[in-house]
Amino acid sequence: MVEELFEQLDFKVNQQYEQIIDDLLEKQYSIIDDFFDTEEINQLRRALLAKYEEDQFKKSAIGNRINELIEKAIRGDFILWMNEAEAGETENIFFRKITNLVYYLNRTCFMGILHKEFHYAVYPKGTFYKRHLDTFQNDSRRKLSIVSYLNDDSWENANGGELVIYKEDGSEEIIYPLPGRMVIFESQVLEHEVKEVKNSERLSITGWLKTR
Ligand SMILES: O=C(O)CCC(=O)C(=O)O
Ligand SMILES: [Fe+2]
Repeated sequence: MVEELFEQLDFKVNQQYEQIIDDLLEKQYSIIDDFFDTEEINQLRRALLAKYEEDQFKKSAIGNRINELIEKAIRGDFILWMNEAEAGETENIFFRKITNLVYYLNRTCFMGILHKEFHYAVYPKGTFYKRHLDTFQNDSRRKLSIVSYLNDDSWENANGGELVIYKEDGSEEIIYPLPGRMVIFESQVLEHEVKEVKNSERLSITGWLKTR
């Protein structure tokens, strides 16, 4: 019935997006395992690594002026903000998918997403990000957090770097950073943590969909 109505409105139901919406409503997060295919992940990973090797990444910082030692005890990743306006072909693979998702969320759920911001992230061996809420940082306009993992197929669970989502019922969801996997969750609600990377480098794109 709904599908027929959407067809009249020239709107295609997307099962993957519908799954995301159902999950968000039910548990405030969603894990999509094949959001990006292998070739897309390989391209995005190469783009990340090229910039990382050119030393474009900066040590992440929390808020503004907390001293460096404290910061290091909280998070150890290196990040590079992406500029959608200047995105090349590879980064556009990423932004096109996200833009489609935003369009769908706004159109079907009236989410009111107006802005997005994303950065590459590298967690070298030994680094982590302690339990936190993404909106505690500086931005109450953050509505949905999105993380996409760019590790290659040789990534093993023993490498660590799990994303742990602390659910409202007190239990935990442990998510391995597998290539192609995308995790989306309510920024203002769900505390989460990146466990220490035990081996290798953990690669990702993290960002936020924001209201005005
Ligand atoms: O990389 C992840 O799995 C989560 C990263 C994160 O929580 C953040 O950057 O705020
Ligand atoms: Fe976070």
